Amino acid sequence: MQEPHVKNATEQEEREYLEEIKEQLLLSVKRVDDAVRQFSNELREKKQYIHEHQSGMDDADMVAAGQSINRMAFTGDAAVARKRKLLKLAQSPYFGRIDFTTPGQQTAPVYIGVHSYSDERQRQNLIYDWRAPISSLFYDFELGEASYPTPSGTIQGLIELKRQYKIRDGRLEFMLDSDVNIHDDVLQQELAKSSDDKMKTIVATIQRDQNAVIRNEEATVMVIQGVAGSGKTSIALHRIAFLLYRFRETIAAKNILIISPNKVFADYISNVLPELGEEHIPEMGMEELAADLLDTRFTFQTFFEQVSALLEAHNPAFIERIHFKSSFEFLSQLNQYLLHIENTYLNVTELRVGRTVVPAALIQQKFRTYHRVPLLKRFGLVANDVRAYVRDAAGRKLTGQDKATIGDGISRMFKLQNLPDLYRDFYRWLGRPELLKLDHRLHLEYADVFPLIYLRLRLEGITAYEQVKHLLVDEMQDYTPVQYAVLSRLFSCRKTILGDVSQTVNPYSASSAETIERVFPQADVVKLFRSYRSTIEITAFAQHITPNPHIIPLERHGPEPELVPCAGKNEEWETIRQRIKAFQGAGNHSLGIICKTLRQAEEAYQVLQAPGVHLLTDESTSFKEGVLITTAHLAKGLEFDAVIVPFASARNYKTEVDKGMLYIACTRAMHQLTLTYAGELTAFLSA
Ligand SMILES: Nc1ncnc2c1ncn2[C@@H]1O[C@H](COP(=O)(O)OP(=O)(O)OP(=O)(O)O)[C@@H](O)[C@H]1O
Repeated sequence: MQEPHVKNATEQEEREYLEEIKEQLLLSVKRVDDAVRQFSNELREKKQYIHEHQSGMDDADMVAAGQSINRMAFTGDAAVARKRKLLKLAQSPYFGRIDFTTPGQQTAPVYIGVHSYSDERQRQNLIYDWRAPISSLFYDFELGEASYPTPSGTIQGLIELKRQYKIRDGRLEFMLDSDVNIHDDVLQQELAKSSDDKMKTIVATIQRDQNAVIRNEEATVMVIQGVAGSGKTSIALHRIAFLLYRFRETIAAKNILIISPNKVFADYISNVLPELGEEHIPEMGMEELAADLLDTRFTFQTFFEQVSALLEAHNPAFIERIHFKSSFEFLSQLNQYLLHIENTYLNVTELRVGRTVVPAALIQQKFRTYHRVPLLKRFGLVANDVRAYVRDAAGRKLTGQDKATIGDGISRMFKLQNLPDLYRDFYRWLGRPELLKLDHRLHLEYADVFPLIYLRLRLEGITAYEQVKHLLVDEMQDYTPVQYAVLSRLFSCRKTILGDVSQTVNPYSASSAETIERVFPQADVVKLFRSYRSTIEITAFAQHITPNPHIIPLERHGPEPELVPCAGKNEEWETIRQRIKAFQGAGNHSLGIICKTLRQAEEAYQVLQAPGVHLLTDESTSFKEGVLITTAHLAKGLEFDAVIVPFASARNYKTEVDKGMLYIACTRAMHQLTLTYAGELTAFLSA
């Protein structure tokens, strides 16, 4: 029997096929162009028609005409989006292929790309979207038996060929057939590359464990605890792209919300979803959320300011306040306090309005009717009912004075009405009034912001963000149980929460996956130990600071991290200056000079100022290529080809907070890491 012919078996055939596909893609682009031209002509004619016939049109005609214009514009937008996708595909149509045979069916190659593409006339799928059910074969299996889930059941079969391609600017740079663990060669190449000014997509090299997270459809809350550089942020964004594809009937980009640590990070990741063909996703920081939810009378310290204060001075009382308010027990106590006030702060008495007496039992019964309404909202409702009662009993309309008497009288039955007073009272009830620093100006410490919001949510009820159907929270270790309790009440939707306890910027308020699980007991927790960002040498070096025996660095080598002792600060500056020059001469894209505090970063910027050297502060909004001077806190989540950590001395890095910063700074480096210090080296590295 003759061997069945494998389509596009040889490299030559693949090259020819690529040319064919590119031609078809360009033809499709032309068709879209023609269609767009036609749309715009029709649109112009329609507008012209309306303009000329305006006087003879009634309201209904106008509405109909407006709607048809909107429809056309919408179709026009869709055409533009389609063109963008086609042009992108023409640059790199696919990155993978599998030949999959199911019993009784002929093998057909499945080409996998960033977007799908089909032959419009033959209605045949030529390229499959990486998120299509069949594409999961590419990530989950090698040659041999394989299966993939579809909405209508699992499909079993045999993978006979698995191939990877690197196609850039429409040219096939290489192709690789796989037998065993295929991804590694291509993955190695990807990781060895120089950094970008924006986070990149990883569709061509998603690993099996990562794929499982990306394609998980069931989890209502997914917690990803992964070591530095394990691809948490990348996976979370690809997961969003997957969910947008899988549930496109019910979820759109506007239904997703990303809670991000700062604007620079938001800018850094902003490319990924558009690169994957999805729209920009709404994003907001915790502080923005807080400002939205807090009463406008309050102002508050930011998280960055809190951490800066911890870095600048050792203040045990401040630390105790933060630590206390970050515990799970604190949340339980807030909950107990809420029960306590509900049970003991309401003292219902009879109420006199003119000659009418409203019996206490009646008021009590009204309060009971509204027991599901948030506590502070009940008074208004009970007052309204009492007004109706008095009106009926007295047989007359109520005066403004009567109404006010009733409103005040009902309010007074509850011991405290006002949120700041209740929050103060909570600490008195605890027997720890010293744990609250809040004066009449109502400027809150950061640690009080979310407890207060939590109280407000529970006592007043807030409905907001109801459009959000999936919430993504990055840097989960930086948020406390109370913050999670707020998020949980505010966002009843599905969630993806990710972070790394080793990268905490404030050890007194950090949450581990286990803490978060207590708030979300239904969560699926995934732990990732493979680290992709840094060379083995850099990962091993960072292990001295915060050891994690489970970390698995990817087999990629580079120069040993360098510890450069200097005679004094001037020599440190000189060393760094030379490194900047060397960096600017080489072909790398980004060099991070990562300091402990903002003050140090500002000083470094003053001293090292040169073209292409930028300072990144908590006010910055965008990530820039070149030489970036910043703090570890702000560099979190970012990565650089090379990193320099100045002032790695025992004097500068000595506390637990400092240690966290040093770990974050070192783990930002992809290929090269240098630390300079004068005097004694920090104990975190000398041990
Ligand atoms: N499967 C993959 N293929 C190619 N590159 C990958 C893959 N997974 C991760 N990476 C790369 O590893 C680097 C780290 O990824 P990412 O920033 O998502 O990790 P992280 O876990 O969020 O890191 P950190 O917590 O340290 O900020 C990025 O450059 C990313 O592109």
